[in-house]
Amino acid sequence: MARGFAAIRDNPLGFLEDTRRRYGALVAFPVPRTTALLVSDPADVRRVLQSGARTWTKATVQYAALARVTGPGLLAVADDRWLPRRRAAQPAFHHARLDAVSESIRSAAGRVVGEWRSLSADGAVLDVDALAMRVTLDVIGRTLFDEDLAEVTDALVHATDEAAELVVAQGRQVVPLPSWVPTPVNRRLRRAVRDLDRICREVIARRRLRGVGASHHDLLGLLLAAGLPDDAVRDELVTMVVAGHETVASALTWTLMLLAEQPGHQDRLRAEVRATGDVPALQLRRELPWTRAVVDESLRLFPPGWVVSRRAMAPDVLGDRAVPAGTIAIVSPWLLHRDPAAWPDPETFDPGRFDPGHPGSPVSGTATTTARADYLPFGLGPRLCIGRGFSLVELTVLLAELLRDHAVSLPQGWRRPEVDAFVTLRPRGGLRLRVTPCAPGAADRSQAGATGRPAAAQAANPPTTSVAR
Ligand code: HEM
Repeated sequence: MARGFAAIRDNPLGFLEDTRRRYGALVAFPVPRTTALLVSDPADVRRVLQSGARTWTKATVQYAALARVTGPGLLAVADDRWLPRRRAAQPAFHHARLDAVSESIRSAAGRVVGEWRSLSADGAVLDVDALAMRVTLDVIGRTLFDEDLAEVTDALVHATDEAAELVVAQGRQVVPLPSWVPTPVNRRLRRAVRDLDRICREVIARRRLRGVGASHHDLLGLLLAAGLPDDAVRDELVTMVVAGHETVASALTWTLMLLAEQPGHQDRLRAEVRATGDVPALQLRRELPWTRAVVDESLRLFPPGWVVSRRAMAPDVLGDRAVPAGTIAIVSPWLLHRDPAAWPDPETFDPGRFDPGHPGSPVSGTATTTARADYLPFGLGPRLCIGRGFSLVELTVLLAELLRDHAVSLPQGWRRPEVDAFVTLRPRGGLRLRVTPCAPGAADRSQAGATGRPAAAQAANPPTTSVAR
């Protein structure tokens, strides 16, 4: 058993893959006193996350640990406080707001591109993971708390990221000790949560002082205007940072790596972006279908939320197996997204799978990417990520802005970094790519895209039958 715990701690993705391969789509983990199932059959996944969502709740160790940082915020809450909180936060993520959000995203990307303008023609090798963390921090600060709070965003996000990592570190201890035991991790966690409380109290007090006026359409303003008490507003602010910062940064980092590994796909993206101006948020899939497909495919290979869990509050049936109340279900998007039964040649980065014209594409016909139980980067069912639309816009616009006039390529001696599965999926030791200026027109002239046709020709004739955002 101790060896089993060590394997989970040291290489959780490898452990999940090995378990799935050896024992099949519904496997019981040897956990004392609890039935814990690894659920990998799409029909069972749908039961747990969607049709049986009233039975399968978030009353799990994973979310209880998270709640030490976020309180009963939207992500961790496991009881009937969830629905009113979801309703209070929803307006901040409304489609109509996404255009304003795109502007903030363009400004954040513009700052990075501004720095890149001083690069020589050979470019430079940069840690794009650090860059992704920085640019997504900028975005979250601008969109959740408005610019007047920019200077506290840094402190808030730092304390939140630290607290979330400590929670995961604690969960990985072979013999977890209760939170009151003064281990170094518990002490650091308590300090990080105290910092969070203080920063949030200050932020909320400052905003109240200035008046919860109609001019503030950021999340903070909307939560205060919805009449939520300060404690609940604090929980949601921290939740949005936990859920919305590192996730997007992780996705951006891996996407840049995949595009550096596949220059043809990158050139096609650049040609598509250059053939359009600033695209309104709601038109992104139609106007930039390849760029959106790149995002979808990257989220398939590297889903930042690589595992989710639920607990059965009543007996249920999964497959042909009766499961007792109290059963824990572990669902791993990482596993589902790499299942060869659903995804032929699953390890290959092929955005064409998400081309709306591609047969069997998850975005063809009337299907959307939220309809499949074997593709769930944002979850499934009522607890689907509230930031899904926001993130897809953010990733698409960031890629478009960053790669319009710059290329990423593999530095000499390149080896893919190990994937650390922690809060999200992160490259161990960072991810260093060469960033090079790329004169407008160069890619269009010299490069062939993924299908072998010149990139500009592909961009000029994009697939047009898209339905999903
Ligand atoms: C690429 C980026 C993102 C990924 C991959 C992602 C992934 C997920 C997943 C898998 C869930 C479901 C968890 C479960 O069912 O147990 C979730 C829920 C959630 N996400 Fe995201 N997320 C992303 C970005 C964001 C952003 C930008 C925000 C907000 C600013 C956000 C806020 C939330 C919240 C509040 C929930 C809980 C929703 C509820 O239960 O009602 N996420 N996310």
